[in-house]
Amino acid sequence: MTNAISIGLDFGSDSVRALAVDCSSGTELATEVVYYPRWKQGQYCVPLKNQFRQHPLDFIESFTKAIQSVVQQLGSAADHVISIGVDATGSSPAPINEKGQVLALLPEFADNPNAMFILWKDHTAIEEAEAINKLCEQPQHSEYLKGCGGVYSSEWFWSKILHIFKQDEAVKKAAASWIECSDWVPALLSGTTAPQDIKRSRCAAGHKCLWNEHWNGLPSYEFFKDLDPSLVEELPYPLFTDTYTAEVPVGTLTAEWAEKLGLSEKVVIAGGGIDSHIGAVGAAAKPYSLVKVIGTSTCDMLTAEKELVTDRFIKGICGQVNGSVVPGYIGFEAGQSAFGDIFAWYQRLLSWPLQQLKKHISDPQELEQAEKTLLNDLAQEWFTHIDLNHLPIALDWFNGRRTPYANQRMKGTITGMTLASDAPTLFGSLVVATACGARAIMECFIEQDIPIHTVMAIGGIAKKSPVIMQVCADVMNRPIEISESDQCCALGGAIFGAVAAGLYKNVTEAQQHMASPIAQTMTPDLQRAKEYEAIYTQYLKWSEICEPQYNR
Ligand SMILES: Nc1ncnc2c1ncn2[C@@H]1O[C@H](COP(=O)(O)OP(=O)(O)O)[C@@H](O)[C@H]1O
Ligand SMILES: O=C(CO)[C@@H](O)[C@@H](O)COP(=O)(O)O
Repeated sequence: MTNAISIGLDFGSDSVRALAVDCSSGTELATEVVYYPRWKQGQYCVPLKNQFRQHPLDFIESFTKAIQSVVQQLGSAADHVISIGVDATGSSPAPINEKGQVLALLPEFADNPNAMFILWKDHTAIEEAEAINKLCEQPQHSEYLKGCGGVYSSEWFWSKILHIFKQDEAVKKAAASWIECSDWVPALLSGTTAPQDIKRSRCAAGHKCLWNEHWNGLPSYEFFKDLDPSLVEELPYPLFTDTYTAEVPVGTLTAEWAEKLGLSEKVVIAGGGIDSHIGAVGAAAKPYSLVKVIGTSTCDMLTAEKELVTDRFIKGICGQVNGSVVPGYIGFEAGQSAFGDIFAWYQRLLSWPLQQLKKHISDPQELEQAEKTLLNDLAQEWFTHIDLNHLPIALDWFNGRRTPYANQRMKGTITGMTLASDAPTLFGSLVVATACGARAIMECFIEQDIPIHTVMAIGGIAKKSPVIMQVCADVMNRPIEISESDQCCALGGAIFGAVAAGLYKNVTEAQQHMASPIAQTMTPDLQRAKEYEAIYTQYLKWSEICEPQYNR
């Protein structure tokens, strides 16, 4: 007999992943990955300006293909699909009209990057984030930053809206509201996109939009008016009031989507959530497990009991919200703005001569293969001849700093190079820098009496690079548990779907049946851990020295 099936839909930075999961056993039955076509060609992005925009059609076309493929793989078992749970990157908001259409779906805005989703890593709104932080220095607005570690980021909702309002009068006039990608997809699938119908997720609203129970929702009317009057003149105030945890259903599949996807109209659509939060649930996170989602960037998720947190706000992290990861617990988020992106940068740098060579040879296949294995080859070469006494010290702020104490003006630094610093050594110094950044996050929690009992890792790099994971274990001096599933975020989406459909009474119960087991635990090497203590001290010293240089 076929068991109930839940589909998790995970919108990453480059691709969307659909995963069909058996709700009784957690067995992954079918999966598909589809890369966003316009994004892949670099459309609407200007990396030099840190502008990264994503067209809504990229998402619609890609998730349609991904689900259709999963449904096809399931065959007749597709009749047993009971739910879809969605997660996406965040804060990745877009402007919508009064029907809930993202403006870039209208002919007059079709090629306007300001009318699209502004991807989390778009840092065009640095000045606007600074304006928000400055405004919060005023006593009447001072509490609003408490829930986000004390600093509002240019990666987040209001910074981005304010930036577009300043840049683009037409978008400002046409936008009836703004929506996070993780809220928009469930709304689209369930036909609830009109601003008054949208069920905003606790997760995105709390971590990115300054929504908090402590001040009964969004900041005051005066806050937005003081920030920029157009925020209350052009948009309704408040933009929304209520928020919902992701196990609360937003509706069922519309007839149109049911037909297009080959699923029943009875399929329940769970509330959306941010990828890393939902991923922590997929990884079977328990209270005080630090779940590191390690990919392009890192998100570090932690849950704690309300009784332990009491009325404290933890400083220097990216956010703290009641119910954002697991309903009933305080969810914390921290992270690094670049992790895998730093290795991708180094790969591009070293591949430049290969690219030139490719133009002059008839069969570039071997070179392409060399490029593909470059990162693991560098890692292996460095680790085989590891020499921590002669390691250049690097800072991992290549895309700004998220945690501790967000500051997107920070930049990457490499110090202490000599004529002996070869390519594997420099790669090693970047790996150690990212591991030191990871340790700084852990220390930030512990120093403020939020204990960390276990460290877990999910995401692309957790599975793809044993060397990087070993270095993290050594530098953090903690065992790191690596989840078996390659798709913890989509799996978490499927778990929320199963609860939304009423199959389980809560997330914890659903996790017991469906969450990923641990594949492997990386144990710290005691000798190296000792040597890394000294390196971590140097990392902190260089952080102190460099910060004022970039802070202008
Ligand atoms: N073997 C590797 N060593 C180091 N970095 C890697 C390796 N494989 C992939 N990466 C980096 O990991 C990132 C992709 O992570 P992944 O979790 O798969 O995607 P996403 O972050 O989009 O969800 C890219 O930045 C890539 O450069
Ligand atoms: O910033 C957040 C969450 O706050 C993530 O959505 C963002 O880091 C997504 O990164 P990945 O592409 O999954 O590495």
